[in-house]
Amino acid sequence: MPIDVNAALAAAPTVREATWTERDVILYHLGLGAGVNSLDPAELGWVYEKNLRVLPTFAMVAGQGVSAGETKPAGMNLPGIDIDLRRILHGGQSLALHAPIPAAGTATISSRVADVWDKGKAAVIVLEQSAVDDEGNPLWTNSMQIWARGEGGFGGVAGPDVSSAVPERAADKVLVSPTGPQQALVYRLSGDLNPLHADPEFATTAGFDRPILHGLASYGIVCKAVVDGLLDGDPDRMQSFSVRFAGSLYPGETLETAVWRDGNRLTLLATCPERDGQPVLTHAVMEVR
Ligand SMILES: CCCCCCC[C@@H](O)CC(=O)SCCNC(=O)CCNC(=O)[C@H](O)C(C)(C)COP(=O)(O)OP(=O)(O)OC[C@H]1O[C@@H](n2cnc3c(N)ncnc32)[C@H](O)[C@@H]1OP(=O)(O)O
Repeated sequence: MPIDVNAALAAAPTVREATWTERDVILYHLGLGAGVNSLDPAELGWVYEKNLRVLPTFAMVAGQGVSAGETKPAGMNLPGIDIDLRRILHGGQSLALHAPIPAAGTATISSRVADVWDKGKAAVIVLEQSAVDDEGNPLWTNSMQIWARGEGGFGGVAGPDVSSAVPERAADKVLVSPTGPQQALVYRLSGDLNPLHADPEFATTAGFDRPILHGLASYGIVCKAVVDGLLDGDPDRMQSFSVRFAGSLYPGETLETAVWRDGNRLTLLATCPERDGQPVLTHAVMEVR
């Protein structure tokens, strides 16, 4: 059986040591499209060692980049889980920051399957991770929701019913983030070498017209747009960010993010204007300070 729910839930956490340098951070930001306006000093702060800032969403790739030695696609190598990469999509993501991420550093990251939801036509595997620094101080915690097509129907719970509602009033701000046709090819060097994002033949067999952008690239692009556009360029003002990946984005398309502000809570909706405003990120909430 591709998912043995009991084995997945009973397994001990897997632990890995993550090390990253300023180059990993810069490459990650370039993969999100940073630096296009390289004469703008604020933009340079994402892509140049001097006064380098670190987007909090870097947490999702810390220690995984090609410079860390990754040469093969990350598979679903989780205890009790054996699924072909063609059947999985990134379904949702949340991240909470407990301390600023340094431009170079190390962390110990523990991962475990916290839940498996049964959506009938699919299973959603909930993978929780937590990172601590060398003194054991918490750095971040995150939860990935992995959509596994054809793996549902095992009689499990459906998971929480989460509202995707956005306020009825007009958005307080709309942020526009164009992507380039090469975007996924750069982003993948930060560690997710899934061929779905590079190989046209693989993408076709997975049911897409062509390679799609990584969900975590859209996640980082929207995070950067909010930090640049609403948080004075200060990444440490983001406390948490959760989204559902509701639709795929093709490299070269635009992310248009509507933002509603309610105190320190931002509600976001990212859509693709080239495809009649089709949703890309829904259920999106960012807590800021
Ligand atoms: C360890 C390493 C792991 C690495 C993993 C990641 C590797 C990456 O390289 C992969 C990627 O980056 S893929 C790119 C990003 N993701 C995507 O493009 C997916 C976009 N989303 C979709 O296509 C659909 O929403 C889709 C297909 C997800 C769902 O659409 P539908 O089939 O139409 O389902 P729908 O009718 O909308 O919903 C059915 C029930 O499921 C619930 N649901 C939907 N999305 C969910 C999600 N993300 N999380 C939890 N629940 C979700 C719905 O609420 C509904 O539930 P219920 O029946 O209980 O009401």
